[in-house]
Amino acid sequence: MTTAPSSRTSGTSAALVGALREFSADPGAPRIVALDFDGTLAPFVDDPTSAAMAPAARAAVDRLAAASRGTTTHLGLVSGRNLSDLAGRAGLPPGTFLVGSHGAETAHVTPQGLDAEPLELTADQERALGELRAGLADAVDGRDGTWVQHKPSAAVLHTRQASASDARAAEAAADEVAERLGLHAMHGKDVVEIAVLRTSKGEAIAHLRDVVGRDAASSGRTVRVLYAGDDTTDETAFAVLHDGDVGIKVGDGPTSAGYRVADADGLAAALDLISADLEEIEEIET
Ligand SMILES: O=P(O)(O)OC[C@H]1O[C@H](O[C@H]2O[C@H](CO)[C@@H](O)[C@H](O)[C@H]2O)[C@H](O)[C@@H](O)[C@@H]1O
Repeated sequence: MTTAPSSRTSGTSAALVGALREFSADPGAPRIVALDFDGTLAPFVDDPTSAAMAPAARAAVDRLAAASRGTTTHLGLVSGRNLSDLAGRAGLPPGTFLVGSHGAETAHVTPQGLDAEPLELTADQERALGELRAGLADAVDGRDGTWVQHKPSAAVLHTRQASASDARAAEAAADEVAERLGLHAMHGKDVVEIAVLRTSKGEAIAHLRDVVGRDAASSGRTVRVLYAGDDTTDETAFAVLHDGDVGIKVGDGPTSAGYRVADADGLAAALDLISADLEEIEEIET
């Protein structure tokens, strides 16, 4: 167990340091460190195709991926981004779990590439997706700075670059489209995401816990989960955490997470504590 935190831990509360130490205390315990991407590891930018992890977050995630290799700790990214986008942007090694489209797409990174569960829409869902795209195209028509992002099972209204009044009007129009089609609208930071499949990050975390739990069944130990996220859609993941798990809200805003860090740098410091513990265990064992 690491006893001398580096200067990078200075923004990490004593309570969070304690929770992280407890989280990584048992060397053989199955664990998942599941992280949201945008707003958590990657600062927000106007163009989602330009988003990248903050340098400290990139270094911390790479260190954690290396420290987890061959251990009972599993790294996962859980994002609203579609799977192929997330996989390319994250660039993480074999062993990493990837969850895209808020849980509609899941994959495991293997040495041969992505082992993904195919996303298949029914004819009704395909039809709904077409109507959704048309409806959102109307919602952004004539509203500067608003635009629509297409995903395999969803469409997303973006308003980051719009005036407050255009953003409000486009969001209201998007909500009407969702209601007309009987779909659920998820309101995130300057986005309204409407999917033709009902999924959530909470369901995705429960699924990951089951997958890792099946592999660890013989150890008789409970799977512990650390989840970090910044947005309202991450609250569904915090809601499925149990005693012994760690929920970290990144940034401001109401949350049910037990802990909070200011930004991606703060999260990087927290992840470094876990990596340091895993590295120390490896040193003791070799
Ligand atoms: O679950 P996440 O990994 O947080 O993804 C949620 C959405 O992230 C992206 O949008 C957000 O980031 C953009 C780039 O910084 C920003 O322009 C936008 O305002 C943010 O809401 C992504 O484009 C969406 O598809 C994701 O659902």
